[in-house]
Amino acid sequence: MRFTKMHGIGNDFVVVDWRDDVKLPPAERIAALADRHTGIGFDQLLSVEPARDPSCDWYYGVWNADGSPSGQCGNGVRCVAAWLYREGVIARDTDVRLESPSGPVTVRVLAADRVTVDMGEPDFTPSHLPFDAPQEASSYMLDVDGTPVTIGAVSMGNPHAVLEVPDLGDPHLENLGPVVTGHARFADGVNTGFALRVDRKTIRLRVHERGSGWTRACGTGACAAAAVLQRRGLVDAVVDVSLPGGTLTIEWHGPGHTLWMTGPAAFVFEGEI
Ligand SMILES: N[C@@H](CCC[C@H](N)C(=O)O)C(=O)O
Repeated sequence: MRFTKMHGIGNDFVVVDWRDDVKLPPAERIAALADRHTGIGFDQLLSVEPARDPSCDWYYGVWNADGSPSGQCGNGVRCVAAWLYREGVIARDTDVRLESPSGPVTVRVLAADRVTVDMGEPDFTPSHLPFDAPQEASSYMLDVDGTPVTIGAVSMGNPHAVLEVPDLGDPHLENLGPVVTGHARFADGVNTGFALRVDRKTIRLRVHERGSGWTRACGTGACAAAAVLQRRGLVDAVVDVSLPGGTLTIEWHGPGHTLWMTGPAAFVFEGEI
């Protein structure tokens, strides 16, 4: 299998070209390839495939390091766009519709290493995550081993819980991340973001990802944190979200508008396994 190793602010990927033939390995094989000691090592496997939706140019698939599929990957879609640009099949400064497992997104390659993406409108409907809650709200109380924890919940094509915290270095977060990610009220699991609001234009964020654990960055996590805090009126429409691996700019003008994410995409090496 030939592959391209890429990353988006430290969230790392193996990108495979399945435009001619889809060769999906079983989940155990994906997990073996993701192993950082005995495989290639990656947070997500991304495939590039022919689009199923005729309104889109290409489809991309997303699998976590444990082999589980996901509906979306924010850092990944920028890498897929940069990969397609390097292949010469999409142009710069041009809107291109790509099909993710959760539906179409629009990408625009700004430079060989920088991409902006229309990620669609944040979806706060609990059943769409799915999240077990009687009605939509900007905050929910989650019982975590007898302790109430306040979360926001939103889908960016994949499910996110966002917790506002005063200290990203709090050692309790190491345990809280995996516990929220596997909480029974999220039937399919959830990506858990810990957000520290620095000011109206800046959020600092750490994400424990469903299926991949703590990552250096999560693009949809950055979108989710900005959307949840914006909905509570705490940040501006344009906000920089800083993760351990780097910074993304998120722009969302509220309900009825789609959300834009802008950031880098980097090539690391080509390989064959
Ligand atoms: N790292 C990604 C998200 C990947 C999928 C996620 N772990 C899930 O299971 O939904 C991003 O940049 O958005």
